[in-house]
Amino acid sequence: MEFNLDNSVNYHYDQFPPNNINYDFFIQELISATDTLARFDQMIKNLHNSELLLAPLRNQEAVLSSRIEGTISTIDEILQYEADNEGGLSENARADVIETILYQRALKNAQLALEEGYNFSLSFIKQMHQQLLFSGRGATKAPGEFKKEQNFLADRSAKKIQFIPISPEKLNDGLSELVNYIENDSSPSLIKTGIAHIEFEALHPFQDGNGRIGRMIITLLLWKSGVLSQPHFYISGYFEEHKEEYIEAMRNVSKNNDWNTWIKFFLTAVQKQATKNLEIAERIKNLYEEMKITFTDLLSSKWSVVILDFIFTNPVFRNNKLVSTTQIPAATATVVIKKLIDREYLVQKEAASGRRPALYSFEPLMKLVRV
Ligand SMILES: Nc1ncnc2c1ncn2[C@@H]1O[C@H](COP(=O)(O)OP(=O)(O)OP(=O)(O)O)[C@@H](O)[C@H]1O
Repeated sequence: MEFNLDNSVNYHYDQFPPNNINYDFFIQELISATDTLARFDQMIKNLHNSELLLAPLRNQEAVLSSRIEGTISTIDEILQYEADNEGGLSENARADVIETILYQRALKNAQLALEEGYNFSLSFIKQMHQQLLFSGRGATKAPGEFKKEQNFLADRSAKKIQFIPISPEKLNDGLSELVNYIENDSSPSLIKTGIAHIEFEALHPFQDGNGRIGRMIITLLLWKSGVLSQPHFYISGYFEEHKEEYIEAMRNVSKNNDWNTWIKFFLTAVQKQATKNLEIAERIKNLYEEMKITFTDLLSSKWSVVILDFIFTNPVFRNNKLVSTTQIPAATATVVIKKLIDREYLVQKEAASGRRPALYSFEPLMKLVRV
């Protein structure tokens, strides 16, 4: 296929790290982003069972970050897949669902590894990439390996090349510069993280998966630099909603050496998305407190909080998993599910068929997390 190079932009050779940063241009955004992120982080810190909140946010991130690249799946599909596969991989699911599941798992594994003390390095990034492209469409695109051939960002339908990342011959030097910048530059961490994201994207070190890995790195860098006390914060919702502005701001870095507009856009994204993350986390927390009282009254069972925690962690589930995970008697599970369906807290998504148990969805939580 012939591609047109007329409007293409080249990697900004010899312009990294930038030397024209103008703090006056985005100081207000820097203050707001710093403040909002700190409030979000404080809230996560105060939770006794943070995975209850973090799992839905991580699933949203996987869906939205993959959606930026045209991979379409829903939270319902992702949770149903998890309900049916328990950490395994199924050949039968849609390719887009598998790709999103791999994103969610690669991100979770990276977060756990860093929390356990692994070093954030280029080989760590390669391992994340290996997991992201472990199976399905990505498996043929050199998982875990840096590019050996020149790659391009193109509008395939218009047959136009839009951006030509750094050449494979210069990639090692470019990555060393980036690592050196991350480790030694003294700019505020939020600014550094924004600059590191665009630089990673402009290098486009892998054949495929660069957008997704680059967005995972944002969270990990904010955590590594101490801005976040846990590696959990998700930005892709804003990028997805403002996709044209996101791409245009990146393009202008290489085209016009305009780092300041990119930084302003990035800081606005952090501030807006931290506000949203905070709102969702607060709504989930309030729902949990409300349901604790409701479940205790409605179920009149010593198991009510165990059941509640199971349902919050697995808002789409088959009833055999409720029994096996919580160890409640099967007869109790049947009564509980009937009561929750009668009150419309649970919706049956699939009836039992043959040896396959029924599938349920906990709608009050699903309504909060669907994107
Ligand atoms: N002009 C640009 N300069 C730098 N990065 C860009 C530019 N335009 C787009 N990007 C980044 O490249 C990503 C898309 O890259 P590409 O279409 O090659 O996908 P990929 O490498 O297959 O990775 P993924 O599928 O995860 O995005 C965008 O999400 C954005 O982060």
